[in-house]
Amino acid sequence: MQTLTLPAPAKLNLFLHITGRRADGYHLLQTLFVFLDFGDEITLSVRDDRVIQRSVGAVGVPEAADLTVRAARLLQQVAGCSLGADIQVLKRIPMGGGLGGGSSDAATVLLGLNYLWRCGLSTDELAVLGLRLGADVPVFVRGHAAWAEGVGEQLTPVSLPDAWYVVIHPGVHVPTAELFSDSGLTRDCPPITLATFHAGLGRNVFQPVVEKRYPEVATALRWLSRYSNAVLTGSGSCLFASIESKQDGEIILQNLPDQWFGFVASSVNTSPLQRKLLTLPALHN
Ligand SMILES: C[C@](O)(CO)[C@H](O)COP(=O)(O)OP(=O)(O)OC[C@H]1O[C@@H](n2ccc(N)nc2=O)[C@H](O)[C@@H]1O
Ligand SMILES: Nc1ncnc2c1ncn2[C@@H]1O[C@H](COP(=O)(O)OP(=O)(O)OP(=O)(O)O)[C@@H](O)[C@H]1O
Repeated sequence: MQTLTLPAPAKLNLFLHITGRRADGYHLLQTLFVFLDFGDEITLSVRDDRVIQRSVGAVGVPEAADLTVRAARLLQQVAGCSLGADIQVLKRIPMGGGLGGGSSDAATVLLGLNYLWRCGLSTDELAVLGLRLGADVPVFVRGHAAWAEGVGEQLTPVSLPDAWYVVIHPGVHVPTAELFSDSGLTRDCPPITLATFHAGLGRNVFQPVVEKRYPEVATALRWLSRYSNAVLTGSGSCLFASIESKQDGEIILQNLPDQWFGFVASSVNTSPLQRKLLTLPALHN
């Protein structure tokens, strides 16, 4: 099989605390990642001339900076692969929204090309490679809902009940690096456990900072809070709220102001990418 279309799901951070900082400036986090059954779609076609090119991609992201292209080049180099790839990215996940779109796209390319190119790298090796592309990439490589520590790479798989969420993008692009450098950010959260999270402890420390910097996010938070408890994912700008049913979410979206984008999705413990990979036949050299 020389062409493969694979999902690249979005993630939510159900809470996000910063517990400290590493010597290199990166922040130590505690967070809970779940995947959504909503995401981008990536089509990979093998080339026999070593060339890696993106024929369709995210608007405004230059080809060389695209995390899909960077992931493919990194794998090609590390695995010493003489094949190339044509990459098509169908974007659905809003960019700069805290839904991890770029990271998920990168993980899908790493796993997809590891399969198509028959590189034979293990999941552990791919997660290490992924971390070189971004702190959020390893969870998408491993593909299981997880309690995360470190910079997000120390992952303990968890199984949570599937839940419906309404997700709102308030039309604002929040640059992650800028938020991590905000002096108002709480960086000394006492460590918590999954049990204390379930007992109601846990918030997103970026939320007050993002609300202050981006009034549109604050307005959207107030709007969504009318229906259910609204929370920021990642470093924003997207907000989510847990709802009882898909239909409840669709009713909320009927009232969504025109300038915002929203969707309803279910959380899943196993990423749609993992589920798809498990159905593929083994390829032999
Ligand atoms: C906010 C989260 O989305 C939560 O899942 C992630 O921590 C961010 O992960 P990401 O987008 O993959 O972030 P990266 O591309 O690795 O880092 C972007 C920038 O954010 C800052 N950064 C990121 C992660 C982290 N634990 N500490 C940081 O200080 C660094 O300045 C870095 O240069
Ligand atoms: N394939 C890609 N898809 C989206 N963004 C990409 C991609 N490749 C590179 N980028 C760059 O990454 C930036 C962040 O995009 P992304 O959608 O991953 O943000 P995010 O969801 O806030 O990420 P996170 O939750 O990991 O902080 C974009 O503004 C864009 O410049």
